[in-house]
Amino acid sequence: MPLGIPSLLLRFPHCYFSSSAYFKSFHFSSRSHFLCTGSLRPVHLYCTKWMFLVKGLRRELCHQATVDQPIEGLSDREQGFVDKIYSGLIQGHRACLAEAITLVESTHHRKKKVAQVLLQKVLSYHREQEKLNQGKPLAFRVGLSGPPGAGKSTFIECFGKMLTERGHKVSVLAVDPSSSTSGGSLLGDKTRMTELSRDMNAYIRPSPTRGTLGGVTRTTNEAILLCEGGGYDVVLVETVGVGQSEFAVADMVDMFILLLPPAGGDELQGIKRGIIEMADLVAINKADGDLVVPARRIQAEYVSAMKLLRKRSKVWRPKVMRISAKTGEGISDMWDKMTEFRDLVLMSGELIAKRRKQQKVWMWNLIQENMLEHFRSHLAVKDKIPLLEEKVLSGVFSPGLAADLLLKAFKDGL
Ligand SMILES: Nc1nc2c(ncn2[C@@H]2O[C@H](COP(=O)(O)OP(=O)(O)OP(=O)(O)O)[C@@H](O)[C@H]2O)c(=O)[nH]1
Repeated sequence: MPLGIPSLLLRFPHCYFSSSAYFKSFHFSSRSHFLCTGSLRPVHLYCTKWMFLVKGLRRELCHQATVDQPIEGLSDREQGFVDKIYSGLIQGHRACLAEAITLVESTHHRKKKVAQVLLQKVLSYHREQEKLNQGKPLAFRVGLSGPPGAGKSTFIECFGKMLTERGHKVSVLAVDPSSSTSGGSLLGDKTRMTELSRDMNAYIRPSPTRGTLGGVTRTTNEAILLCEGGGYDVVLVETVGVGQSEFAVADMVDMFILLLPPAGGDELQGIKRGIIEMADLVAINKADGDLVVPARRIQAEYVSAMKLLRKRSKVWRPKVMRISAKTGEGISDMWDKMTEFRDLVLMSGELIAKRRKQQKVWMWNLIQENMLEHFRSHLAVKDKIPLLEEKVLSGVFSPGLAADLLLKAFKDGL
């Protein structure tokens, strides 16, 4: 049984009833429609057809939960565990935060339920704290992306230390879905950010080394909430900017930063144009020694290129800065720019609006991912998929016809 669907569908019944209209706007407006599968498959082709899948699933799951009680009861042992982790977490114990993140990363059916109970508790704690904070967010969520070798770990080490010295609590979550195919976590390498990882006011967590981008995205979103519950006021989400993960990260954070080396065209081929469009700030790193001149040139190139981009905010124009993570030059100025950004978008209301939109995107991403998983593994279609894929590949069936046949088989099998 896919996790999250019972509680999500039953807690948000209006989403089911209004989802037809929503899907229309969703698949045209959101780039995230392809994130969960980690491929560019045009999910919107299927979106309207998901309606009856939702309906079937909803019927199937109705007996398990109610709107008032969205999550099934836990055993006393499980409840005791949740209470213990929760109180340790909000008191700022790193071990409890680590345990809580491990719990939300679990793919075990029962643990996923326990994780949802914990998250609900953390969410209500959040709401209370935000109320006390006059409605302002508790933490600044920052996405950091850049190609391999741009200097991300050197930057985070330097930047993180500067922040902890100024009294901030910093957590770093590394999203690395590429490791799900390579088997090892590139970003989770223990040798990275050694000094910061010893700092008691910092917490560094690599993404799980297995799973789809959708899965990693879900757990990262939940890990952000947990870090905030643990009192971390700056949450950095790091990703390698050569895949789809940076798009997913941009949908989780308040500010998205692109870190680039002072290199031109060919060396940055892996960087997609789309990711530059998402950046609120571009930092050209390694602006030291012999690299100052190329860094200036690249900065000028990006300044002109970014003038041509569509304006995404009424109060902020993306900035391009030069920094050196090695010498620390420009890092403090960069933080000043970041806080300027945060204050402006907060005062204008853009930040809250963005977060609300992200919550919705997140929910639909979860539904999409779970539905696809449910669909693919359903007995009525499982065996037919390879056959129909083959027919599409050989040109015997059109993709539309094959999709219709599979969806019909699924519907009949519900
Ligand atoms: N000159 C100079 N070198 C730097 C700077 N920042 C990082 N480097 C060097 O660039 C290389 C790559 O730095 P990393 O911090 O490992 O880069 P990364 O982006 O984390 O790389 P991946 O771990 O491969 O994703 C290292 O040799 C660093 O010493 C800088 O500001 N100036």
